[in-house]
Amino acid sequence: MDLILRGVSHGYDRTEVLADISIEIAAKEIVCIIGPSGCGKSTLLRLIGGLEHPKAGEVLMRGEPPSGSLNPLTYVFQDFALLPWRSVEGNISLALEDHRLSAAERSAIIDDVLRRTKLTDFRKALPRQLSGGMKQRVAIARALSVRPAVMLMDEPLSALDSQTRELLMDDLIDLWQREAFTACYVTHNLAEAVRLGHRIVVMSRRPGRIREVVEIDVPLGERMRNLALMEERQRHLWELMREEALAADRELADVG
Ligand SMILES: Nc1ncnc2c1ncn2[C@@H]1O[C@H](COP(=O)(O)OP(=O)(O)OP(=O)(O)O)[C@@H](O)[C@H]1O
Repeated sequence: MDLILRGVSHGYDRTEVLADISIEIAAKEIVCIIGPSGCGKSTLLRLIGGLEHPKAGEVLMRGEPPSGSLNPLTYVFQDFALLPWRSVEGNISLALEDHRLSAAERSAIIDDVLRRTKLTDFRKALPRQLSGGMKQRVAIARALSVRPAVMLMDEPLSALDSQTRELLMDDLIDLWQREAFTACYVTHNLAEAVRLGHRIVVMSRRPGRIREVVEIDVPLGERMRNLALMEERQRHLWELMREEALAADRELADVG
């Protein structure tokens, strides 16, 4: 299933937040969204997920969701959003409880996502027993359990230290290579965008418009062997971002 945004604009009261966003996210593609603080990245994810409706334009889905999909759009948040009193298995099962599944079906889904996220041995653990990186793997397992057409990932690695972030990026690439998923991935981190994005949408400061879409035509698994090229792409992204970030910063300082 492809996701299509056509002329999406949005705002709150008199604040224009997003202006005329048009983009298509193809099945099995990871599209990263980068842009200065406050340019509307999280708002864009909420509009895609249907939590809010755009003031103008439309969000469309083309084609069928993956077979067995229980929920075409699902979120992964920065703060993991796990219930502390539920085990790893219990947190994953939460996403499945609203669906008509037999106990055997539910258990098979949980087995599968635990295996894919290398969490099988932690099935009974509580969130407080897990590291930040493992908590986020649980959140990713929970998102995968509904076989989403598109995962909406809002800075999923931002709360983690840099080593854990590196390891989780490897995990996400491994996960994608074994069974490709589709994601719209918001990040502030340009290194993350060039490691994980097939395409990177660079947004302007508020009202967020698409400034440029940068394609990275190196397979995800080969990027660490092409460090010079990745650095060059990252530099290009930074050049695009720098001016916008400086202007956004000045605007925030004026408000403060
Ligand atoms: N529910 C709301 N009501 C009013 N204003 C809002 C609401 N949600 C977001 N905004 C405003 O919309 C703008 C965009 O917010 P959003 O969180 O989407 O930006 P962002 O690019 O994700 O920011 P950041 O990078 O800092 O996380 C901000 O100015 C924010 O204050």
